Amino acid sequence: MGDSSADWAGISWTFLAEVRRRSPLVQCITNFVSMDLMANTLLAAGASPAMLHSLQELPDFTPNADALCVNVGTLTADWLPAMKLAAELAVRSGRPWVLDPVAAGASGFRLNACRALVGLKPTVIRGNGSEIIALANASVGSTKGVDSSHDSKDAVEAAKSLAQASEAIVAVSGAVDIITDGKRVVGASNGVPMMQNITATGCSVTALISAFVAVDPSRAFEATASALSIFGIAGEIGMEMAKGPASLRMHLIDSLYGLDQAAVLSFVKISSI
Ligand SMILES: Nc1ncnc2c1ncn2[C@@H]1O[C@H](COP(=O)(O)OP(=O)(O)OP(=O)(O)O)[C@@H](O)[C@H]1O
Ligand SMILES: Cc1ncsc1CCO
Ligand SMILES: [Mg+2]
Repeated sequence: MGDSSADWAGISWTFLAEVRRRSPLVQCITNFVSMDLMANTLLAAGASPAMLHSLQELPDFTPNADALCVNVGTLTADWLPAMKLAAELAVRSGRPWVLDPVAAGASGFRLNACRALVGLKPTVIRGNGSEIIALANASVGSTKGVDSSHDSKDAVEAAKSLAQASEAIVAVSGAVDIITDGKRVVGASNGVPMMQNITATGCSVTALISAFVAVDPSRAFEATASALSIFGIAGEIGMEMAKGPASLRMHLIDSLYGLDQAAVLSFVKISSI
């Protein structure tokens, strides 16, 4: 069970304020689709993104990053060694790293790659319902490419068992974002449905989780729930000005950049499940 007495609004604001104050360096090894939105999301939140993935420069760079985000969206065999080495370097340097197992159930190649990455001790795993179910059950098939064919609430048990097996915090995005450490489960119900019509919003919230975890790795559960809620609030405020997905993309980034304490304290919706 989650902690129903937690001051989630205060916790979420503290994480955002710390990211703005410390501007953590977040290394992203991510897909070609998401690079722009992910980097701009991190900048709007006050973090410092770097999209570096060359195997040759990881030993110099990764140990100095405050967090690492690995996303397998446009995976090919030649990218996998860099993802694995970066994860190993992050762990060896005591830095948190976050895995986004995009379309984990789309093919055996992708599922095996994601399972190998899970074995390298991510701090947090964030996926949609179908991705978390595919990873937890080690099964290929039950997915619609990078989109989910499951409600996030269908993935609660899969998320708990994946969290227990991997010792990572597991988050499932959707209408209600589910966050679990294998025992506690909380739901974050901020956000608007049109966020699903913008490609790479999921990838970008995974990067935001990385920035939040960077400023307090010992509270990865709280950081993950807070990042999902804050990103959802930016979507809610952005939606008031948006005419469709393209303008929501712009207004979401502007709203994240401009979020103030009063809005965060009144809009955060995180509770025990
Ligand atoms: N029905 C919904 N209502 C409100 N917010 C939603 C809804 N569905 C998704 N979201 C929000 O949209 C963001 C992206 O979540 P989604 O589950 O679509 O990720 P994803 O499938 O991994 O996306 P992508 O692969 O395009 O990056 C999250 O912040 C999530 O909370
Ligand atoms: C559309 C798409 N295809 C591979 S990765 C990606 C971005 C959303 O996950
Ligand atoms: Mg995704």
